[in-house]
Amino acid sequence: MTVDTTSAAPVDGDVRLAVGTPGLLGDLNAAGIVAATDVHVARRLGRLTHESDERVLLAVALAVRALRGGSVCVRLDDAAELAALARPEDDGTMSTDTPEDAPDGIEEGAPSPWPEHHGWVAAIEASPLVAVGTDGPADLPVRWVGGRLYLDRYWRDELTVRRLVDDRVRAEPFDVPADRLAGALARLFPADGDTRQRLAAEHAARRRITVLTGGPGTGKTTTVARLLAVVHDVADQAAADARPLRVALAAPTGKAAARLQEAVRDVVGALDTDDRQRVGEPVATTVHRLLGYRSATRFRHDAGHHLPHDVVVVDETSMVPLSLMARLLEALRPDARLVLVGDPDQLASVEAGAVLGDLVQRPSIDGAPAVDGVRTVTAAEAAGPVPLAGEEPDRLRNGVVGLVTVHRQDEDSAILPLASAIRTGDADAVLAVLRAGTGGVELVETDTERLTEDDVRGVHDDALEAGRLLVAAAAAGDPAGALDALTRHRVMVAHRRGPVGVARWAAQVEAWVEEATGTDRAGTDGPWVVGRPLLVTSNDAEVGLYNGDTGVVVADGDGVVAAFGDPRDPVRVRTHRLPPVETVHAMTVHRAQGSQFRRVTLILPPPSSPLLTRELLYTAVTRASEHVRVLGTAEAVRAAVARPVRRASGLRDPLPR
Ligand SMILES: Nc1ncnc2c1ncn2[C@@H]1O[C@H](COP(=O)(O)OP(=O)(O)OP(=O)(O)O)[C@@H](O)[C@H]1O
Repeated sequence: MTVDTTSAAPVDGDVRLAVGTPGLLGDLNAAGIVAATDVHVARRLGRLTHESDERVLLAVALAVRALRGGSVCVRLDDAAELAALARPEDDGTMSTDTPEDAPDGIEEGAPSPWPEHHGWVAAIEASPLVAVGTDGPADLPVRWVGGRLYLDRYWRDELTVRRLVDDRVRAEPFDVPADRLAGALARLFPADGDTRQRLAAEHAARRRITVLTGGPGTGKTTTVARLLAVVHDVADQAAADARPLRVALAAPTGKAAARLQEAVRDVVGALDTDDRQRVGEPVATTVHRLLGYRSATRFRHDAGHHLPHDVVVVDETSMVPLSLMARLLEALRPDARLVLVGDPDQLASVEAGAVLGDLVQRPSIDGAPAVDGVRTVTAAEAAGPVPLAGEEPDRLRNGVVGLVTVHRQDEDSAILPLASAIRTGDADAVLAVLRAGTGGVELVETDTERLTEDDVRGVHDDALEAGRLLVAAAAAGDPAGALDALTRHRVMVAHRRGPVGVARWAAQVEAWVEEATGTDRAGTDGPWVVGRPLLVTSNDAEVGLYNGDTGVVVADGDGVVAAFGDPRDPVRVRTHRLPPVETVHAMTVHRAQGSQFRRVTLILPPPSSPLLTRELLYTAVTRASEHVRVLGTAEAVRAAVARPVRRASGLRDPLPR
């Protein structure tokens, strides 16, 4: 085995070293390929089950490592995945400034560090640590199915999601009055509108799961609001006790829930009186709050205590990890309608899983009723301006409807063309749109990651303008104005730490704003300086604030109060009641998911950063409603576009027999 242990690899005394670990695991730990924690978990499980085969323990350590990268399992039958695993992991620190310093654990062309494949698989299959196949014993810590190795908890969550989604797909369609449905669809989705939007509404009215996907501006929220009117119309009529439908709207973060509620209410407010009254004023909440959060793994609503709702709509589903999706599906009444909405091209959840992307990619599920079992679009409509094509009919059987027509009326904006070029992986087109510098898109092209004063002038000016407005509104005791100012400009980065990380950029923007406004957090004003932008970093159900919520400290009489939520209806919280918060002058793109800002500056890391992916660039760019500035090298832009995220999971494939 040839392993380069010189670069990102741990050195003696480093906590990343599993001290005293000999052999294969020790070598790969020293090379930075598996972390000390991975080795410790593998060894502990080995001791519990009397397994000492290094090859099995290595596979377990890789399954633990895979979770950190967002994979649900590790695929040992996939050469590309094994090649990727042979590189040392980046933990988000990105301690290197230049691509030349970037880690590469295995020398180019060196032999594989992995055990011989057949022997490796045989050792795993014979191991007392491993349950083999879908029928293997239920009480072992690790599961081997179809070339994939899972920690048991993730295997069970994946199986739960698969089973409950399949049950919903296969269930008999609801028996809704056909005339009523046709009337509602014609009224809310007129014939010259969008075929797929109508299809999604019809599907949601008749089936127990609908997966509604699309990029920005394709009308997902509009469709949700209007499909609620359709479902209310047909289901209230069909209900024997004529009880109004109970509808829940939810999103993974408080911010996304607030946006969903606002957008749905705007669309509903413009409907006819009858439809408006049927839908009422829906309230959106976080998925955690909907389920009744008790601890990371326990919720008030579960398989034994279902949610009361007839319809549950989840927005920004790309951010929902596998485990939360499993808990949500368990908590739903089997006869409820579930509508999952999102953009599978965005970054997936921080925790393991890429459920939305997996559901979209799954082949047709056995036993799913044929699409023409549902009264879908007429043949003429299907052949209309944008006919259903390719894999769409098959996906529709699984409940997936993808919106493709961009309806947002902003022809001068280059943001959506840029997003579309990123999504299709066309790096030349991405650079051409960025370099054209028109339509609210700008590239500050640098030669290296070391930025000059000229390079940062634009971000400095934007940050200052937003900061001044923020501080002025906060000082005037105007929570609405301050929350609105918070959405004017945001610096986004890929990494949490290091020279291109959040901490450094947050401090930089804070220093600019303090200098310009005379505020001083480090000085006499204490932590609750007026105008300080806040990011909540843990859930607090009692106060009603959740991880990812953003707010601002505003003047309130002689004291201060923290304001959160919708600028039109701010929530005020006394500072002593706040859960842990950070100052949020800059954030990771992951954190920014589910939010929109008028202006966005994305600071790119070096091209070698493993966090620099197509989804990261796409997500950052689509957070901007008016202007996006990308700051970095052309090479980094190309690297991002060329690197779609691969997250291992079994959900995309049929269950092996
Ligand atoms: N069928 C349609 N015909 C005409 N305009 C439409 C249609 N559907 C949506 N729109 C308009 O397109 C714009 C974008 O719609 P909407 O906000 O619902 O999209 P979205 O997919 O939810 O976007 P985002 O994810 O960026 O929030 C809105 O102005 C909406 O009124």
